[in-house]
Order: sequence, then structure tokens, then C-alpha cells
Amino acid sequence: MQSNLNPNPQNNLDSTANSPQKIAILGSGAWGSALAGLARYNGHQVQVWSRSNHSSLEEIIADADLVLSAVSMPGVCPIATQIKETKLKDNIPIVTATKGLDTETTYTPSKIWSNCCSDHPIVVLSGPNLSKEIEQGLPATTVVACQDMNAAKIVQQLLSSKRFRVYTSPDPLGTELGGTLKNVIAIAAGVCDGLHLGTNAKSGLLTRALTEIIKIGTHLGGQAETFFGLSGLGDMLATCNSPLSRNYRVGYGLAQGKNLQQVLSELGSTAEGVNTTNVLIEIARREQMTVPISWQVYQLLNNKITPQEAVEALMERDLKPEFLEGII
Ligand SMILES: NC(=O)C1=CN([C@@H]2O[C@H](COP(=O)(O)OP(=O)(O)OC[C@H]3O[C@@H](n4cnc5c(N)ncnc54)[C@H](OP(=O)(O)O)[C@@H]3O)[C@@H](O)[C@H]2O)C=CC1
Ligand SMILES: O=C(CO)COP(=O)(O)O
Repeated sequence: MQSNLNPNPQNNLDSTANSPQKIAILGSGAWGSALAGLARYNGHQVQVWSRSNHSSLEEIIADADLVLSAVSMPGVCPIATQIKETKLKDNIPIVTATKGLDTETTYTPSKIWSNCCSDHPIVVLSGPNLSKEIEQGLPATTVVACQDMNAAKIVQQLLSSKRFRVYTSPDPLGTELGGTLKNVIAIAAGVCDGLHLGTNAKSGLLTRALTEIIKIGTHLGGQAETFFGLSGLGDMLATCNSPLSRNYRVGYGLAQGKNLQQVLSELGSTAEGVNTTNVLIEIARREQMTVPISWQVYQLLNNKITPQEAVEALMERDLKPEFLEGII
């Protein structure tokens, strides 16, 4: 499955280093718009599709050299299914930048894309990428991961610039799960800060959360080292410490005594962690895994406990060694 694009052009980070390509971006929300800005900065010809576009999805992707999906989770399955029936240029990479889990199937976005577009390499893009900072032109890093490293390198070259440093990885599932599962933890971090529990509590929460993410992520097939990288720990640090994170703001609002509906309507934007928590608990039940922090977030989001009760429940768990098996 060889793409026509050159994966190894001169390693020059000047934005003119790559020949301009046609890039179709699906989703004109915060992330789709920021990614479109990065692609335009590199001189690419960018077309953005959203449900309110005049042009059809088919028209926009027909002659694209790269398709980049940045829709939120509810859009992934319908759009991937529509694209399955559409003619794309042969073998072009499809990049998925969504951080969520499908409610119906519990699948990750890349699994849905792979099922629908098996003739194309599916590349996961994930990292500490708060879109508002990227829109301001501040420097950021990310990871593009694919089993087909040639495809990952093509996307790396197309999107890398002086303001966006892109790393490759051969672990798409781990890369995707890191960015997805940390949204649950960002809600917990928002609660921690909203309750003013202090730096010791926050450090303890994030460290134990990383262990929890690695436990789930490796069980589901990700590689442990990926979770210590940009798409795991890196993204956790960004979203768990920034009020720019919508998931963090959900937790913060709940800690202030607001109810979930109120917090979400004030947010007016996607917070994938809410749905991801529900799907994650379904997976944990199915796989018989203990996920203490995610479980408290789940109870809180589903109005079964108060933020204070969630803290108490975590502090009063059975005592045990820090590491039960190896590093986790
Ligand atoms: N914002 C950020 O900083 C980052 C976000 N992400 C991830 O990117 C994804 C999108 O987030 P973001 O752009 O911030 O969210 P927004 O709320 O800003 O935008 C949501 C986007 O998803 C599209 N969408 C939602 N539901 C559907 C549907 N049923 N069918 C088709 N399209 C749909 C919307 O399309 P329409 O315009 O047609 O309404 C819109 O483009 C999320 O998974 C998020 O976790 C990842 C990294 C950074
Ligand atoms: O994933 C993100 C940054 O990497 C965006 O986080 P929020 O969806 O919580 O805003």
C-alpha cells in the first residue's frame, strides 16, 4: 500500500519544504480549524468540510492527497461509513484526530476508520494540542502513529513546521488511547483543582491516573512506553493543568456545585471525556478490570456521588503496594 507522496523529503522545517498537497479536513470545530491553519501555514491547499458546507463531502475528498478527520466522536461512524462508499485517490492516508470511544461498539475512531476504509493507511494524530494555543501560533508537539511507518512519515512531513513538531510512532492504538483516556483524568483533575485540594493531592492523582491509563491501555493492546510519551503523559499534563481544556472545565464546574447539564451548556463545545467515561466503565466491566479513578469520575458524572465523596472514596481504598506487577 504505497502512497504516491514522498515520505522522506529534505528534513527542512521551513514551511515551504514540502510540495503543496490537497488536504481535506473533516470538521470545522475548534480542532479542525486549528489543523487547517497548520496545514495552510505549510502552503497546502486546504478544504474544510462540515455539515453546514455547501460542497458535499464527496466533492471535498474526491481529489484530496490526504484526508484528516477532526470531528467529535458522534460524527466518526456516519462519516467513515459515507466515505466507504466514496471514491478516494488510491492509498492516500486518512488521519484521525478524534479523541473518544464509540458508544455503540466501544471502538476507537481508528478502528472504525480501518473497518470502513481498509485500503487506506489509517494514521492517528494525538498529543498535547490545546487548539486555542495552536491558533495563537504557540509551539506545540504531536505524534502521528501508524502500523505503516511510510504513511506516518508522509503525514509527519506534511504537517511539521517551526510551530508544530510532529513525531512518528508505530503504535496507533496506544497513541489513540493515551489521548482518549486522559480526558477522563482531566475531569478528575478539574475536580481536584475546583475543590482546592492542593499540589500534593493533584500530583498523587495524576501519578496514580497514569498507572491506571497504562493498565487499561496495555490491556487493550497499546504499548506501555507510548503512554509515557507525548500522546499519554504529555497530553495528560496539558489537559489536567489548563483551564483551556474543556474536560478539565467539566470537573472544575462540578466541584463548584454545578450540575453536569449546566456545566455542558456553559461550555458550549465538545467534552469527549463525559461519553468516554461511560464507555470506559463498560469496557472495564467487560474486561473485569479495576479502574478506581475512572470509576469515581463515572459515579460523579452520573450523579451518584458528590465530588467530596469521590475524594473520600479514593483516599479510603484498601491499602496496597504502589506497584503490584512490574511498573504498574
Ligand atoms: N479542541 C482541541 O483542543 C482538541 C480537540 N481534539 C478532539 O477533536 C475532536 C473534535 O473536537 P473539537 O473540534 O474541539 O470540538 P468542537 O465542539 O469544536 O467541534 C465538533 C466538530 O465535530 C463535528 N461533529 C459533531 N457531531 C457530528 C456528527 N454527528 N456528524 C458530523 N460531524 C459532527 C462538528 O461538525 P459541524 O461543524 O458540522 O457541527 C464539529 O466540526 C474531539 O474528539 C476532541 O477530543 C483533539 C485535540 C485537540
Ligand atoms: O485534547 C485536547 C488537548 O490535547 C483538548 O482537550 P479538551 O477536549 O479537554 O479541551
